[in-house]
Amino acid sequence: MKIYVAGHRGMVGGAILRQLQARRDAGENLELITRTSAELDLTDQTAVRMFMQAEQPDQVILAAAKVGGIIANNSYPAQFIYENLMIECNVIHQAFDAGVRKLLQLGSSCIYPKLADQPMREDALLTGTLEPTNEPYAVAKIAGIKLCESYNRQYGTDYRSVMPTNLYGPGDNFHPENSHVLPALIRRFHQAVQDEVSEVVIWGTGTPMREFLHVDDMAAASLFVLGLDTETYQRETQEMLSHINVGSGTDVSIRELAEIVARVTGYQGKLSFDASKPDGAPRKLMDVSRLARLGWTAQTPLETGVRETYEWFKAQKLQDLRAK
Ligand SMILES: NC(=O)C1=CN([C@@H]2O[C@H](COP(=O)(O)OP(=O)(O)OC[C@H]3O[C@@H](n4cnc5c(N)ncnc54)[C@H](OP(=O)(O)O)[C@@H]3O)[C@@H](O)[C@H]2O)C=CC1
Ligand SMILES: C[C@H]1O[C@H](OP(=O)(O)OP(=O)(O)OC[C@H]2O[C@@H](n3cnc4c(=O)[nH]c(N)nc43)[C@H](O)[C@@H]2O)[C@@H](O)[C@@H](O)C1=O
Repeated sequence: MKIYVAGHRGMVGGAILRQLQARRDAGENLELITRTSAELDLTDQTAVRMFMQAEQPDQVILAAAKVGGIIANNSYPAQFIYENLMIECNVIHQAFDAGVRKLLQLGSSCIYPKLADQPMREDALLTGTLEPTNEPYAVAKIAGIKLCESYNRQYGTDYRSVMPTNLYGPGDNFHPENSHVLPALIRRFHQAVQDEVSEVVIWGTGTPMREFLHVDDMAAASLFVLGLDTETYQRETQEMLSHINVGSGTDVSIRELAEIVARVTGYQGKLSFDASKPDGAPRKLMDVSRLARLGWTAQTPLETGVRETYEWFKAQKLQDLRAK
């Protein structure tokens, strides 16, 4: 079985690759193919076509995307819609042309309307207006679902989509402005402890609710969904509703999240909130009953996952310092 993992240097693609490598090392007959973006720019149609025709993988896992937090999405909307649409169109269409029958692509919980009923079920898709801070990214992600559905309908392929909630873990992006909230707070609280600062600023009001899933859980869920037999997947997803939510099933407010990160990093100062920064969607909790019915639930409690991620972050910082 020859599998192409697109985006293997990213947080999720990296975790998926590690789990596939472990299966291969345990004796499963797997050939794993990867390319960095420098080796293969997935927005380049000709390059993707040549790659797919040359490699002819049996399966494709699409975890490559332009990804970022609320400010990155809001600041670079053209890049978020263009790059994600191009990556999806090129990878999905060229995989199809090269004879790939089975593919899994990753979407996002932001595909659902800003004010969707909570928890958000798969059939909330396209029932209302999107959250403006990430609408371009969400439109691209919705297009990815519809691409898979359309190829399945017209050509009988088996292309599947998983919709992750907010993810975190080893390999995350800790950029101070462009990252998601959890890595941003880990970095900011860590720095505050180092510098003995008595106040940490958190963006927005602290009231938005978010659900967080550890990346190893996400990787396991992705491989679980890819591994389901076609009959089971189609029975559960029904025609025209091909995507499956992936989440932990519980959420916390951003204030509660900040309190967890403060505990984990040992920060004891004051928390303050900068309401001039956007809150984004008021709440984004996934309904994960479809995945649970199929037999998969998340394993990592949030605080345990944050502790592990913080250890990874510190080890990484040490490594970076040593490399300088
Ligand atoms: N992180 C999160 O909280 C969430 C993520 N998701 C989705 O999960 C998937 C994985 O996200 P995540 O792992 O966090 O993202 P990362 O930013 O960690 O990784 C994305 C990867 O995509 C690759 N990539 C980006 N652009 C190109 C390109 N033009 N050509 C080739 N490769 C490219 C990069 O490769 P390279 O390193 O070689 O440059 C990078 O390693 C995405 O689809 C994302 O939308 C969904 C919900 C939440
Ligand atoms: C996964 C998902 O991620 C994005 O949506 P989001 O959930 O709004 O993502 P976020 O993690 O950046 O913010 C969550 C909340 O947290 C608050 N917040 C506080 N302090 C910081 C902070 O320091 N950094 C960030 N980024 N947010 C902060 C922030 O104001 C917001 O209320 C999408 O654009 C899209 O990419 C997508 O699919």
